[in-house]
Amino acid sequence: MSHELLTSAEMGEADRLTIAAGPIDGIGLMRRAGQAVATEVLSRYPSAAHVHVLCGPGNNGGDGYVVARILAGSGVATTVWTSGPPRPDSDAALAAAECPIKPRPLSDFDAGPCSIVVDALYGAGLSKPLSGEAARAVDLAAKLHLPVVAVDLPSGISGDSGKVLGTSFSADLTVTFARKKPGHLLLPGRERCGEVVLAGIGIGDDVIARLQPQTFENGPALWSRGLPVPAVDAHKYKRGHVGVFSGGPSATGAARLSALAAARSGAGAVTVLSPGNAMQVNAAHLTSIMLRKADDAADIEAFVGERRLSAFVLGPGFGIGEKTRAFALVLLASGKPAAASTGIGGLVFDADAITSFREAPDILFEAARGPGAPALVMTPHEGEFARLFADIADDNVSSKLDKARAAAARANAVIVYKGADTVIAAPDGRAAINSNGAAWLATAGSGDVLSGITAGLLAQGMLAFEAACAAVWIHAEAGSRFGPGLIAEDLPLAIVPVLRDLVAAGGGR
Ligand SMILES: NC(=O)C1=CN([C@@H]2O[C@H](COP(=O)(O)OP(=O)(O)OC[C@H]3O[C@@H](n4cnc5c(N)ncnc54)[C@H](O)[C@@H]3O)[C@@H](O)[C@H]2O)[C@@H](O)CC1
Ligand SMILES: [K+]
Repeated sequence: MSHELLTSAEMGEADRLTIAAGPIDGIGLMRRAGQAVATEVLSRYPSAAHVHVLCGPGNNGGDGYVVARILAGSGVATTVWTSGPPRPDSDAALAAAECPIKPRPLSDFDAGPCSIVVDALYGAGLSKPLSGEAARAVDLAAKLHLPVVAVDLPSGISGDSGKVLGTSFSADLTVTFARKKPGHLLLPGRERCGEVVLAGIGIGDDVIARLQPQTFENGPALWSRGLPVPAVDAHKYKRGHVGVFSGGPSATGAARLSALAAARSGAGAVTVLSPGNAMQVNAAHLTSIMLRKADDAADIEAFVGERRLSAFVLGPGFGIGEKTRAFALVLLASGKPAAASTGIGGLVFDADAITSFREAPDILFEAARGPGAPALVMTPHEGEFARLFADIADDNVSSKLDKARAAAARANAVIVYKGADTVIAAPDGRAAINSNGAAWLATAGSGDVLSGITAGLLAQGMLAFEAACAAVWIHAEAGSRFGPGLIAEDLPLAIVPVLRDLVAAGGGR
């Protein structure tokens, strides 16, 4: 398992526990870290004329001295530029003492053609914006188009938030240790890291497990065991039933996209719940998807009462206002405990269902905490997120990860905070960052499909956090594989090969 992400505090603790348990000591970890970086530099840049290793005053710089020593020992022309000597008696001071190259001041840093930079200025200990000679080095490396290999993180990127503090290197390659950090996946950090290589330095899985990390890189390792695969005795209602609410006669497409996606993701039956005046429009476009009138709360209650329903999608194309709020509250009040086989396994509120509560979000949050309320997944993009969680959105210090977590706790819902670095957060504190998306997914109706996949998985009994994570990854994977020309209509079918591969790889067992 290496899908956990570690904060800088957790990484420091992992180092500490490893050193305390022995036999590896601090300089031992540092030598392994530096060796891993040097190996990447040698194999990827065999014809570099000169390697410039920039070393900061902390342990990140210590890794740099190890890199410089190994490169010089391999016959590579190497210069060390330092922003200040390591603290006496530190591991970095030991590494510097082992390095045969006399460091030059970073303020004099310059480089000729065919050079590369190893950035070992600051890593997990970055505590303030880059300035002065470090900022000048960043500018010069960019101006000279020098390839940059970052040690742990590009200097200037916060490992916890992915934010740029002042300025930062834009690396071609980042070599990090033991586990990735949130800043490798959150934007803009992800873009500045280039390719991220994870190197083992002797920190055991048992040490990581003791830390009980709550943040993960989203991927099949996180949820594939819960992926629904039909049992031998499956019939359509055992495979879950999804109800998708349609908008009025001129806004029905979003619900149908969601419904198709729910069906493709394996729900045994899907019903579009349509206003009476949009029945004809919907009927003209549906085949395997069923259709039923739902004009008011009584219609919903009747439907819930007579069907083995499992999940609902409310929001796409539905319209903003009182009716939306009423439907949302009826759904939240009508659930039985998620574990009951005839109850509602989960609700997905997107788009207009989110925006409808902008004036009174607490009513929604309270309902989501009601006894027996079904599990709720909400899928806001940035604008919708700010409507429901204005104060959280306005906080300029918190990361997207912090914000999604805070919102999930407040709303008692799984929050899928969408974007190029979608964060999925659960009320219990778990969170995952998604990174397999592609810009092709930024197309009208794409979010409706995501809601449908999520509901399809919920209806088949997947737990809310896992279902949301799986839906986000499957949706992104389908879009990335499809590539140019993608429109939302393509997505429900495009998830099929992704699901096939997941099942073939043993998902669901
Ligand atoms: N034993 C360990 O703890 C290991 C640590 N490792 C390396 O150690 C790094 C973390 O080391 P540290 O905690 O020493 O932190 P860093 O080396 O990232 O930086 C800490 C030092 O830089 C100063 N500083 C931070 N931001 C600055 C800025 N913008 N301008 C000027 N000075 C600034 C701090 O005051 C402090 O002196 C990791 O990123 C990793 O590369 C690896 O060697 C593996 C083992
Ligand atoms: K660095």
